Amino acid sequence: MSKSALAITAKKIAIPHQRVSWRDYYELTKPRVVMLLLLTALVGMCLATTSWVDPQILVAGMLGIGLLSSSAAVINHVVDHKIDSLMARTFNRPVAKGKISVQSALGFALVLAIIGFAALAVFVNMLTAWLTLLGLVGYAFIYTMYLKRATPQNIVIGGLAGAIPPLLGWTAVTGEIHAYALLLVLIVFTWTPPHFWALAIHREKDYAKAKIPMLPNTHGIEFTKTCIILYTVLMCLICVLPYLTGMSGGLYLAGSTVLNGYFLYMALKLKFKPEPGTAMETFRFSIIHLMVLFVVLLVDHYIPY
Ligand code: HEM
Ligand SMILES: CC(C)=CCC/C(C)=C/CC/C(C)=C/COP(=O)(O)OP(=O)(O)O
Repeated sequence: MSKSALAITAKKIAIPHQRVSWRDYYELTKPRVVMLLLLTALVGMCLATTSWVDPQILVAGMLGIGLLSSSAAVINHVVDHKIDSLMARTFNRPVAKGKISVQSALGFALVLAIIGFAALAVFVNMLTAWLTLLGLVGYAFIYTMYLKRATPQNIVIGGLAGAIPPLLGWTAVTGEIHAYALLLVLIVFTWTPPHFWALAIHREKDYAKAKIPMLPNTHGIEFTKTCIILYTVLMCLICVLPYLTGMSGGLYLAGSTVLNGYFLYMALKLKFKPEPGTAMETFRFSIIHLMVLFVVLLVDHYIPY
């Protein structure tokens, strides 16, 4: 047997003996994604009321939304473990690597989902509990199991699940669906395609290898860049609506204009004057953009300009 074949065999045999730590389970929950989802939910909660959010709703709501989102992320790791093992970005994930078994991960997801749903049902309200569960089903099952493998519009449709947390925050506080909450959902919904497609351009070869029909692979990189510009313009227009409808004030308008201006600049640069790192830069900025945008919404709410 050649040296390299021996090394590969040794690596495979070694996998079941790898030590599993709580960090591996933590990684399965996509913690940084869930943190940003929770920020958008928090903003939904705060904007739903002119007074302070009831501490019980705040704690149980954040816990329930966080745990159900984490559970969805764990299920995504299980469903995708074969394709994850084929891609450079994801091959090291705990289930893909065989460090955590499918059964253990599913057990973990079930525990998170039960506690999360119970927290919302008992301490918040049933509307929020069901809507959050719908988010889990949308992401873990409809997007991951079906859309992701079926159509290059996967992340546009599936993006609804990731966009729902501001509505969940809102319904947690008021018990009802309000047009303002849907406006916040719409912002995240139109932000998602530029966020993801920028990364998909950078990782085009990964997705081709795993035979996942992401837009850059099915329709080409130039077309994807044009779509990024179109969705960024749409997001910029939608971002004016909170000001025009009176939900948010001048501070928000100023902050969102700066953030959106830079996002649009990045999208145009990616299309017309790209450098080797521009796609990843756009992806990284998208995360800062959404985070700061929602912080600005919050600041504007408490310090009306
Ligand atoms: C269908 C919708 C979405 C898709 C397909 C998507 C896709 C991705 C991918 C592939 C990554 C890279 C993860 C990695 O580096 O391993 C990522 C990172 C990230 N996404 Fe998204 N995303 C979506 C929606 C969202 C939403 C709604 C949020 C939050 C509101 C979000 C927040 C983040 C954050 C914070 C990261 C960085 C994670 C890290 O550094 O560990 N994403 N996204
Ligand atoms: C209750 C609720 C609101 C649930 C769902 C929210 C949730 C966890 C959304 C995350 C969106 C996301 C990171 C998609 C990437 O999946 P991917 O499989 O395309 O990316 P990957 O290759 O990095 O796994």
